[in-house]
Amino acid sequence: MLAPRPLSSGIRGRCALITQEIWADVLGYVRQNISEVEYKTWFAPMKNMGVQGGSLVLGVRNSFAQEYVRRQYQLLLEDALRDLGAENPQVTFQVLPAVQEAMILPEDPPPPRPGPGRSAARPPAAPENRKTLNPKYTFENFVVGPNNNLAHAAALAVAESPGKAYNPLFIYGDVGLGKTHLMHAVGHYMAEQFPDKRIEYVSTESFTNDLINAIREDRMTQFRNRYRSVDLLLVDDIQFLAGKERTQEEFFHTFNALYENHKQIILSSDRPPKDIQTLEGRLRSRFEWGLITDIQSPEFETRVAILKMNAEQSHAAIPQEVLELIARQVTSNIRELEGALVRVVAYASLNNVPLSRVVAAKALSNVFAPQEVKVEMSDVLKATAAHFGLSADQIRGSGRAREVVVPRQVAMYLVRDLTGHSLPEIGQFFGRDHSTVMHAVSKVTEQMGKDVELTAAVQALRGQLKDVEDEQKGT
Ligand SMILES: Nc1ncnc2c1ncn2[C@@H]1O[C@H](COP(=O)(O)OP(=O)(O)OP(=O)(O)O)[C@@H](O)[C@H]1O
Repeated sequence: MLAPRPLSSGIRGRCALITQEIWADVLGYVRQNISEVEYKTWFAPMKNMGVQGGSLVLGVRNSFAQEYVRRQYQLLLEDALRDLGAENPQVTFQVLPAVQEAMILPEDPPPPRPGPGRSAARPPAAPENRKTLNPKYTFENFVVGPNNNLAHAAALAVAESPGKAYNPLFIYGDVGLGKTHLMHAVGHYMAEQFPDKRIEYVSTESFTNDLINAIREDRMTQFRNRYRSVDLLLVDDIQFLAGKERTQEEFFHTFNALYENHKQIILSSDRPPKDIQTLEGRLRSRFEWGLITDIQSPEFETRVAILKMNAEQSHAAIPQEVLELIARQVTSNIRELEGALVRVVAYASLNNVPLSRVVAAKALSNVFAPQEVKVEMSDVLKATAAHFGLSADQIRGSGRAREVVVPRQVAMYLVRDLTGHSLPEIGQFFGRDHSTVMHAVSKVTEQMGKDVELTAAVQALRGQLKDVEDEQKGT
């Protein structure tokens, strides 16, 4: 440990890197105070960006991570700096630009201080033992909310102490709520921590098919070796064991073999063990030996956070109001929520229109019950600006060139036509008085049908903005 010193000692200028030694000490302090899973998930990918304006700036991958580490670890990091002699430590978190992120390799973590269950070995980048796992389903990509925090905590505990914390871990919940994601997250974590451990992920359906084939082809020894020699067995949709006597029998022995050898088992299901009909009593009771935890439907804020993380991962800049609209539309299944986001982004880019609430509602209206979306003045402004290749500020600004005046008049005309706002309200929005709006409306009305370009623009914009409302009214 270095001798305590002020955080900013030796630092000149507005921004300076704190030395790697100090950063290593900060990480060392943090690591003593949190679990290995938390450390690997949140601190290994963090980037020391130096001190700016007296605050240590740390780079994180996305805004979800930013919010999470701020809430969970800011005080701990400030303590770490205080421990190193900083008098008034401050820490801020910054989302790293995508390109920079790609170039950042996780900082080599400092060697952990001796302690139970700590592994000093640095895992290889892509261990072989996780090839059946979906690379996206990691703890880092899992948004924690009130609906899933218990399941998440249990999964973290199991990842930290496989075979010891809760065995089996039984996760249940409705379709598309993240059961598979959490199971894989444990698998990834374990694969990184212990590259030599064997991890097997299998759906109950594949397990059954494997068994049928093994029986038919006289390969039962091979089948048993496969499933009974693993360190972590993840079995999805265990409710499908119901009514399959031979599979239940075989699974019973697999379970016992693993359990007796302290190997970790994680099961997922759409219902708790007691509700799985025609499941043998001895299996049901075994499923209840460890911990049973459920995942509920996410509430609004969690849905928005999931969408935000998805948007950032695909490097799409999506306005908050659009994310909120989607989150209001899809309320239970997260797979559908993600599908809705993809649909909205594709729709906007295929039609070459800027993403707005109105566009999003339109993109989703064929698939989901249409949502009531009132066209707002800002929707008209954005759409009109995009149509004419101008910025919203130019339209609202004081420019008097025809290229700006005509679009401004079109925007005022459409606001008057499509929203319920009064002339003075529209005037205020555009920074003009009501008589200017009145003039714009009569000017555009007069030109309609005469000026071909202007008529086409008004019709295209009205179509873009109005269709959703019409569809909602069933016209
Ligand atoms: N909390 C979460 N944070 C981020 N993404 C999530 C979260 N929960 C679910 N997802 C995403 O939602 C999708 C569906 O999740 P998953 O396949 O794990 O659901 P499931 O409960 O196993 O569904 P099924 O019952 O159909 O097997 C995945 O793309 C997953 O990454």
